[in-house]
Amino acid sequence: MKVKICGIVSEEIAQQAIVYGADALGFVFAVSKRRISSEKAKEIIKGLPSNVWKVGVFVDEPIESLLSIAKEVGLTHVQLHGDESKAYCKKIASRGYEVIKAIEMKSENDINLICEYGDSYILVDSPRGKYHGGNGTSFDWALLQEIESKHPRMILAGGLTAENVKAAISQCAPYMVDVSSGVEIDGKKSPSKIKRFIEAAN
Ligand SMILES: O=C(O)c1ccccc1NCC(=O)[C@H](O)[C@H](O)COP(=O)(O)O
Repeated sequence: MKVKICGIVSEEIAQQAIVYGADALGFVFAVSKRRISSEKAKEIIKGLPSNVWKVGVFVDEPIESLLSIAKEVGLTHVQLHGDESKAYCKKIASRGYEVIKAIEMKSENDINLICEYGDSYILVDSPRGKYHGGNGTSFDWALLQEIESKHPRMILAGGLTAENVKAAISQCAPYMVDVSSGVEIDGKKSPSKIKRFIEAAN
């Protein structure tokens, strides 16, 4: 199973996550307790292998500003957690970045939204809390049981941990799983939790 570790703010943790087998690392440029500066993200990203996804996380960022950050720091993927339209996503994709559109799973109706953003990767996440993501809360995975055939590029997020990720994967067969809070201790990424999470996902 592919794994994305989100909310990276240190080079040491980024490198450890890669050693443990992470396929994608997320850098939050939106309002967040995990927000990273462009300078720091650039420094971390330049030391990463080329096959690892370098994902920038944004919330309703003006397009030109997002493109400028993406180019400056060397992102490969752009994850959108606001109310970005399909036209917005298309514009980002036309500039050479893979788009990951986050969808808040509140009810079965949100499944239709997942189908609408057919060209992008879809990150299904819990409803917004204090922040637009990274709140450590899960949702009813049963809502996703319909989706696999409709959206093969679904990334599952929201309150995942080493303890629940196996059950989550078996319920909805995602393309990738994403975690942030579940691999932290006192708000800081924990190498041993990252290792356990990746082992459990696999
Ligand atoms: O992580 C944040 O602080 C954040 C803030 C604003 C928008 C998105 C954010 N994170 C996006 C992610 O990809 C998280 O990994 C995802 O929401 C799951 O988080 P968690 O439930 O803490 O595992």
